[in-house]
Amino acid sequence: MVAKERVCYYYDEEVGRNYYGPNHPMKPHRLCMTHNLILAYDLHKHLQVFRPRACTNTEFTQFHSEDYVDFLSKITPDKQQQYVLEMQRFNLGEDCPIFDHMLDFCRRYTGGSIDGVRRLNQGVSDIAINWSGGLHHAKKAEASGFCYINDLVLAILELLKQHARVVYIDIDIHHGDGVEEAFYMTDRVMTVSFHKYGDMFFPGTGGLRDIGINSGKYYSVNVPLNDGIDDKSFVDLFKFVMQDVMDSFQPGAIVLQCGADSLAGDRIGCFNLSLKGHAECVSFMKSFAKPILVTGGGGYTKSNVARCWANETATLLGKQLVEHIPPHENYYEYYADAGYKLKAHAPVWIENLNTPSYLNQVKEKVRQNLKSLTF
Ligand SMILES: CN1CC(C(=O)N[C@@H](CCCCCC(O)(O)c2ccon2)c2nc(-c3ccccc3F)c[nH]2)C1
Ligand SMILES: [Ca+2]
Ligand SMILES: [Zn+2]
Repeated sequence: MVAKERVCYYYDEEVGRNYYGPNHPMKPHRLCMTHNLILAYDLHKHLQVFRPRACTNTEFTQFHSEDYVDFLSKITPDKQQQYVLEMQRFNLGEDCPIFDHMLDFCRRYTGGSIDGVRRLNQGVSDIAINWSGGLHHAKKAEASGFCYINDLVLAILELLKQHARVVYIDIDIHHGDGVEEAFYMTDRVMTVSFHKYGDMFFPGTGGLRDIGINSGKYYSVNVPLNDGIDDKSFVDLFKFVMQDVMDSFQPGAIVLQCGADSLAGDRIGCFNLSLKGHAECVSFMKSFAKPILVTGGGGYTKSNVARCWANETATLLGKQLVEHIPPHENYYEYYADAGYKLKAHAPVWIENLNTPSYLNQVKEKVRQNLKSLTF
């Protein structure tokens, strides 16, 4: 009998009080909903649950610039008018607003990812889950795309103390530009992002020809996609690419960003994935039986985000959830939209603009690039 994986899980009771502001799509309350669904399905009994530590500025500056971290530490909503220049310099404002307790929010979501990989490095956990993390757009000295501190870069730097090679995988509908940029010139981290590309879709980077530079050439993999990709096309492509990546790069550890905005029915996404397809990617990466950090990311239809990440928590535990969501005190009514069912609700159907010939072209190009790997 193969021993069950030891799974640690980070959740901060106060995370839901963070509010990006009226009509901003990012709603940290989705994390409370995820946690309550995990409780409703009794999954916490199989997890080692931790409150994430508030990490320090010194930890932030292992990647971010001191100027940027200092500014994040002193800015508050009522002081914004006095710092118009810095707000622009650090790209703070509409997409990345300053809100109350923002820095504590950053300390906690980053602390969860760093402490998770520390447990993996110590060999006391096999799988670390931090749904509040995965903020992949944050740059060294700049906020971007709702992200302030890049917990993923900091977690990967921590894993590199223990492993020669780490693979980063990103199934958020947006390109994982912040993580790719941080490791674009090194052969010690392979970054793989699957994302919508074209039509000026944010952030606009991550083309098929963006493969890394200098020592990092061929160590960045980009899989640019069109609207409406469905489970069959995505999972088939994901397994093809990831099998090649794992065979040729042979990493010691994995970081998987599970942005849920690639699900059908997302408020700002345009793919057609179901819970099943999204979870199939998580299950596939689990099957390599390497130390793995799994994080959240985007996801803007709250009830579907909670369904997705509760379901993937079960997947990582090797468990299957029953279709009917167990009635529970908090937020149960949020799932009325699909008859209190686990199956996500997708109001509109988007045509799959990824033709078989396009997908084969992408597969061939990725395979060709990986053949050039030498390490
Ligand atoms: C000058 N600006 C650049 C332009 C832009 O289109 N930004 C993207 C940002 C999308 C960020 C996606 C974040 C993420 O899902 O990848 C994520 C979040 C955490 O981890 N990953 C965006 N902003 C919005 C938005 C912002 C405020 C209010 C309403 C909106 F729809 C939607 N999409 C506007
Ligand atoms: Ca992505
Ligand atoms: Zn996203």
